[in-house]
Amino acid sequence: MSTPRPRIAAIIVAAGSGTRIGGTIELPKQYRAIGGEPLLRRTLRQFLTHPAVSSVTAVIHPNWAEAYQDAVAGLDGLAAPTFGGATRQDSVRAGIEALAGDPPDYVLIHDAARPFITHAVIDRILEGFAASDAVLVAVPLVDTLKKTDDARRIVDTVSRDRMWGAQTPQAFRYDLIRAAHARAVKAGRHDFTDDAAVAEWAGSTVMVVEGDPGNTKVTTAFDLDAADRRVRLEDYLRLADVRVGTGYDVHSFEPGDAVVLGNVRIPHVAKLNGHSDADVALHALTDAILGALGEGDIGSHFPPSDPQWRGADSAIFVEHAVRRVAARGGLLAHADITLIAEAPKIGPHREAMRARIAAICGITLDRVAVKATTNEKLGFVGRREGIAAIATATVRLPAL
Ligand SMILES: Nc1ccn([C@@H]2O[C@H](COP(=O)(O)OP(=O)(O)OP(=O)(O)O)[C@@H](O)[C@H]2O)c(=O)n1
Ligand SMILES: C[C@](O)(CO)[C@H](O)COP(=O)(O)O
Repeated sequence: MSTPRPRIAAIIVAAGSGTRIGGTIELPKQYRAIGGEPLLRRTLRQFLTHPAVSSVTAVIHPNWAEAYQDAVAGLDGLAAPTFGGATRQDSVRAGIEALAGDPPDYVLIHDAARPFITHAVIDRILEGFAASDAVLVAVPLVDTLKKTDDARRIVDTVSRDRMWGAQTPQAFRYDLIRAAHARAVKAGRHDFTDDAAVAEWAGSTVMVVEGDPGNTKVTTAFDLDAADRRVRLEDYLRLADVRVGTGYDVHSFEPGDAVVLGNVRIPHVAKLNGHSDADVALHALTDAILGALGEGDIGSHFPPSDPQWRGADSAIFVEHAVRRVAARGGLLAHADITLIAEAPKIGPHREAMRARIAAICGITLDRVAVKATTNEKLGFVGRREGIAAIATATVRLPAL
């Protein structure tokens, strides 16, 4: 019989208020965006996607419960959050106690403010359990260390030999760290800045495994800005396979009183004839996105013979194409649609269309263009027999 795999819980402490970031705290740093995504969400995802981690619990401040729900919307597998305390030490303890009803074998305690934690570092911690019940990641100090008096006069140069900068995760056998935190509180000790120190104080031997200089903590406004730029640059370099797709669609008029273009209903003297809502703009865009992916066209994904698409809101076609982009690990960078119509006038509805398309695609408004032209009374469009649309979509996919 094989031994069961140890149950490893992750506690992500996110109950701080981020005072060192400076300015007025409209939103604590863990809920601020880096690379367009809340910092905390990124941190949590690193643990949620690690195959050895069996549960992930965030410790939050009750004042920011709503921000937390927004930040984690759609993340699968998270345990219910628990409320933290006045200090990091109190928050960690709250997280540990929240697991007491169904105790894990080991616990990884991590700062929400360290969003660059990698699976490789988590793996090194887990390997460390073979040698010790208490493991922390740390990086060897590279700068010369100076100690000063209160007037900032150097009083000592401290050898950096065997000196380490402690990071998180800090990982322990669950019962060991639970008992150590409980003892610390009982002894009136509330001054520990990390959990290794709590375990050391309680008499445990804590082992260091090599951390990652990139596993930095976002503490100051400079750090937050640097983290944002780092994520954006990483995404930019990762998504270096840039594709441009085109799409074209046309629908004829039939008796009616409104057309749907760019997901906006526009009163008109006729409607567009089609199996779905006949939104030529969104159909052309769907084809442009699928074209960039090299994944067929709207008809191959949504056969017109299928009755379920009769009268359908064409937003679902675009959403499907955007999901295909996400499934390939990429993003939609830009969508540009030209409507070719003698009437109705598109100008008054352009901004509404851009807003709808941006929302449907999950991209910002500045990444969506809607343009229009008449066909100078030439051809079927010129004879007001229908409306045509041309779309271009730029898609970025992982290069490797
Ligand atoms: N009462 C507290 C204080 C801190 N933390 C968490 O502990 C981690 C490390 O703390 P730090 O970077 O110092 O965060 P803040 O306390 O929020 O920042 P500051 O010290 O600048 O106020 C952060 O993820 C923070 O949210 C916590 O859960 N509960
Ligand atoms: C735990 C820690 O990340 C180790 O470096 C750090 O001590 C937490 O930050 P704080 O500023 O001490 O709360």
